[in-house]
Amino acid sequence: MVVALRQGVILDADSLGPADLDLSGLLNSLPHWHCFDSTTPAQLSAHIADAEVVVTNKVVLNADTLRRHPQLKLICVAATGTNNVDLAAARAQGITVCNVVNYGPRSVAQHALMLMLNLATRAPDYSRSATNGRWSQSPFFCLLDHPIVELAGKTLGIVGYGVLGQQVAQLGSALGMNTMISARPGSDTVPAGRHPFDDVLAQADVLSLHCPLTETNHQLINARRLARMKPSAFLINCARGGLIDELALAEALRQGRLAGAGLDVLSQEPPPADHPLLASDIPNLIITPHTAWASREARQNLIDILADNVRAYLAGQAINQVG
Ligand SMILES: NC(=O)c1ccc[n+]([C@@H]2O[C@H](COP(=O)([O-])OP(=O)(O)OC[C@H]3O[C@@H](n4cnc5c(N)ncnc54)[C@H](O)[C@@H]3O)[C@@H](O)[C@H]2O)c1
Ligand SMILES: O=C(O)[C@H](O)CO
Repeated sequence: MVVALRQGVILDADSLGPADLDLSGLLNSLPHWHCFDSTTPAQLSAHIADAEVVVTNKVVLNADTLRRHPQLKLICVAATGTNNVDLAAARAQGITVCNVVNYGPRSVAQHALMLMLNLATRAPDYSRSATNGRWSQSPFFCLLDHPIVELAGKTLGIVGYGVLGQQVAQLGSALGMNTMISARPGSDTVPAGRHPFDDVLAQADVLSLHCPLTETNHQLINARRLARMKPSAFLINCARGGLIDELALAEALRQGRLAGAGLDVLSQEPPPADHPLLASDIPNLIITPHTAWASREARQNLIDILADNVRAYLAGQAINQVG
């Protein structure tokens, strides 16, 4: 059944980097769009007051907000991760929620690989030494201040073997890494081709997280699990910051109980200046500001799939539904 909707809002358009994108497909999908650069919690009610369709990248839509806006019909999350929307509340209210899957696997996987390579080669430290005068003072031709390891032959543990986990595993294999795919943590059964989560923790030289953040896996990587990892291992997180107990990770890195971490995501974004992982005394920690998804190619794909999501819903055949 065709659905006639007129009013849509985009709540945080600036977070999509719209300047270099073609938004016409999305903007033509409904008669009226109101495009807000950003939306604070205080502005949210006013911004969605007349909307039937809401596009949100990271603006939080909780149960209380949804309850106060019974006119909402469709929420399009402009991302794969949907942890900013109360899916159960949306379902109870009959609001359809769609996300965007498979828009940037190359972008995210190259980012995860970049983090691994930077940790293995200590490129950030050596680059700093090249420009801060330390190399010029070296008594010989190179510097050997930091240990360099080869990824080839090492074990790459993957937690979350969906679109991104598979793409990262493929790049790891191209480097000669042996892939170990984790079964769901806490699961009693281990599907063929998977390994118990605890075994992956203990055997991985690089552990890369690619599962969604849900209530059950909040702080999946906690102090106890960090202690099970090899002290020589690297932890990569391009999924969601809430998967890691960040205080425990900071301490494990400081105490040399983990060799390094590469994080694209933190539990609070943007992080406060005193976030525990932004301290300057943590060794071999690389943090990027949630940019893994953000190649131009991936962002354009994302906009095009968002438009498909709106059009499919209006045609009465919703796609990419979650929850
Ligand atoms: N940093 C970034 O820029 C960026 C970009 C895209 C996606 N992400 C994050 O990456 C996540 C994964 O994206 P995707 O495209 O691969 O999604 P996906 O849905 O294709 O894959 C997720 C996989 O995780 C599995 N899974 C679910 N819960 C699990 C658990 N508790 N333990 C282990 N596996 C579990 C699912 O079965 C699925 O196979 C997203 O949810 C999002 O949070 C981050
Ligand atoms: O979930 C996603 O798609 C990324 O985190 C970018 O928002």
